[in-house]
Amino acid sequence: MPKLKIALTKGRIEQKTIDLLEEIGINCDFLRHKKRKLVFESPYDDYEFILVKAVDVLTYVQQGVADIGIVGSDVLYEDENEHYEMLDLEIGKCQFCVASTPSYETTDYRRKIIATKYPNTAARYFQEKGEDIEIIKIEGSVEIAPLLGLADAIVDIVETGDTLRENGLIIFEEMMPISTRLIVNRVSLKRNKQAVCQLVDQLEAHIQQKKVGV
Ligand SMILES: Nc1ncnc2c1ncn2[C@@H]1O[C@H](COP(=O)(O)OP(=O)(O)OP(=O)(O)O)[C@@H](O)[C@H]1O
Ligand SMILES: O=P(O)(O)OC[C@H]1O[C@H](OP(=O)(O)OP(=O)(O)O)[C@H](O)[C@@H]1O
Repeated sequence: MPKLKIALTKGRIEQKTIDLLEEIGINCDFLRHKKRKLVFESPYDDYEFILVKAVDVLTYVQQGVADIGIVGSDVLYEDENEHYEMLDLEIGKCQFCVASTPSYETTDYRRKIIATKYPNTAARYFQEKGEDIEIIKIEGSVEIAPLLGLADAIVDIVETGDTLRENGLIIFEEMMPISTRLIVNRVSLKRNKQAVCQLVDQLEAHIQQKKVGV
């Protein structure tokens, strides 16, 4: 049997994902003590892990190179392809918000300029509200945009709210919650149904237990 290949998102949710896997008994010490390595075959279980950027998790799973992907719902929502999401891991929680300087007028119906790293998400949100907006795609430090007059407001991720506060911005609209999800390649699911479902069931039971405080 080939090992189940799992694509993990590098960075912010990496440690939380590893913690969760270890909590259900998957020894990930080789992931904790990695240096610059990015592919890891577990010496303990039938798993192989790759560590990549969030958007690349989608690509690896879509192409069937990885069987399973662990990625934020923000990235899934922004992507235009379909994904087969099996579980909400309930880590990496944050939310999408519309934020700006306190002088921003939500009720001013002129065409607003929105700066964001998430143009599809922002476009869909304002379209559903029936608001015509212009989007400027920014790659990071989005909070600067309304401060310097590049945009009227931003659509961005808010977790603690520190970045907004430190830049004198406030939340105007809470758009949707974000959390880390487990996605699966449909062909892999058919081919490795038992192994995929066993992992998903274990995670689901554990998340449920944590919720009720067992
Ligand atoms: N405060 C936060 N800011 C951004 N993402 C967060 C935050 N809290 C949790 N997340 C989740 O963590 C995931 C990974 O975020 P991270 O910043 O590590 O990668 P990234 O967005 O690809 O940034 P970079 O391009 O800087 O690597 C996001 O897709 C999101 O689901
Ligand atoms: O509410 P907070 O806890 O302050 O977190 C939110 C901030 O974190 C993210 O940025 P990130 O650190 O990924 O950097 P970036 O601006 O380069 O994307 C996000 O884009 C916000 O700027």
